[in-house]
Amino acid sequence: MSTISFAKSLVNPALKLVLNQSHSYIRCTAVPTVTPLSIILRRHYAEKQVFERSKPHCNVGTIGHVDHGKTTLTAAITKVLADLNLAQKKGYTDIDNAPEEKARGITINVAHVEYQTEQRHYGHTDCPGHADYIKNMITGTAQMDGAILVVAATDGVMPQTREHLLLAKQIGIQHVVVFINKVDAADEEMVELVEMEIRELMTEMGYDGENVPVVKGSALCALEGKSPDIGADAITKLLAEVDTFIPTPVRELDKPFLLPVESVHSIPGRGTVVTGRLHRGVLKKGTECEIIGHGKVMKTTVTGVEMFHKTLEEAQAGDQLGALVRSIKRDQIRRGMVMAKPGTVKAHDNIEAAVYILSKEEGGRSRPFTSFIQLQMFSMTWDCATQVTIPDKEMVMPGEDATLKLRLLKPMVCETGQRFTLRLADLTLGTGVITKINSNLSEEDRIKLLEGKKAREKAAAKK
Ligand SMILES: Nc1nc2c(ncn2[C@@H]2O[C@H](COP(=O)(O)OP(=O)(O)OP(=O)(O)O)[C@@H](O)[C@H]2O)c(=O)[nH]1
Ligand SMILES: [Mg+2]
Repeated sequence: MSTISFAKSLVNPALKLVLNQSHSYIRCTAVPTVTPLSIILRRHYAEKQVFERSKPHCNVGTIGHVDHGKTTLTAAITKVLADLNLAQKKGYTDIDNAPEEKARGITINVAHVEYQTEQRHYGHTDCPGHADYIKNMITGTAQMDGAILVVAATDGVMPQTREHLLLAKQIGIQHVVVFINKVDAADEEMVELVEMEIRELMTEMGYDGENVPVVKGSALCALEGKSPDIGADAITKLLAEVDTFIPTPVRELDKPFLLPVESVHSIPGRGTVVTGRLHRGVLKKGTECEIIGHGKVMKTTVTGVEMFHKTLEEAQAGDQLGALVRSIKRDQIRRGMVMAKPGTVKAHDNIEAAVYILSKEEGGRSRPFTSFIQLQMFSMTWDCATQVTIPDKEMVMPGEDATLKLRLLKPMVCETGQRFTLRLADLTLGTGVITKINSNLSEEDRIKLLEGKKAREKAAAKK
């Protein structure tokens, strides 16, 4: 094999097996020295190891008050794991100068760091500022299966510690591991007090505060390779807790199937075909299903699954497919309905959500809004007129986040953790995540809601 093709083979893994074993030394054209092949290969595999995907994957992130050491901890984790050849070391500034990302028109500064332990492969999110954390958690730019709450021993619980933890709980992050940082700068008594304070806060927020893992250490010492007992060893302890306490998420494929309906066709001689992208699970011919939404619930059976006009045995999450359904007419199904395993989803019209309202620069509107504004809510393939109330403040300003109560004019399929956008005419007002499902509106409430809508429409027509 020539030097050039060998060099290529290092870049292209498909070629690496073509390596001619008789070449125990390689002469590089760029650097006129002889490098032993074993060294080249060792370097090559050390680099490759980081990107291996054979281990289960889990997404985590650091959360916590400003300056408590989230970025230092992220850098320290990569350093400790890089020493074991399980990560590429990322410096503090590599992480803190994260490029901007756009999600639904919202700009978020977010660093995605990658590393692995012996057990798992991790994607790790760190944001440079409070606003970025809030936006990231609401829009799910990098969804977290679990979080590492960083609290500085020198400060204890601070306002953003509470705020991030509350939001984590609301959006369904069930597992949080605590890292008490900066123990190098606080005395033992202080560290103990802070631990008690955090356990209490966790309980107050609905977590199991008594049993939550709390690791104490110093991210800065770990990063600088000092005092291993509170430095590198504490990071290793933290990672062991993350490995065991945060469960590997259930793969989308293993969940009950759900297909948001995009369109419906009638094929002569075959019947009704529903198309859409399979959101989760697998779908096979013969599967029983429910079609829900726009005020209807229908039961049927899938009699065939097709992709690109070819029949297939089963479609998997992520596939764009067509599903033939038994004994249902085309006009009984509409875009926005959801086809799912019977009993797994329901339509709701009374929900609560954490919402981020876009600033004018992000494409939102320039004015705040108050309770009883009517917006159009978009989620999966449905959209529905929705009345908004703000339970804990007068108004919501552009660029702010808020808890909102949403009353849909028609029950549509909703689940906690489901993301959506709110629009007013052709403007995206905000984006959010469903945090709570309340019992459906009574008939009386629904009539009031519809009457309110009619009255507003009349007033608008008069104007
Ligand atoms: N003494 C001490 N200082 C630390 C430790 N960890 C971080 N710091 C310092 O605390 C300051 C803030 O650390 P960061 O990692 O930037 O904190 P952060 O939580 O990412 O801050 P924001 O992203 O601005 O919210 C820096 O000056 C760090 O050097 C530690 O273990 N001990
Ligand atoms: Mg930071």
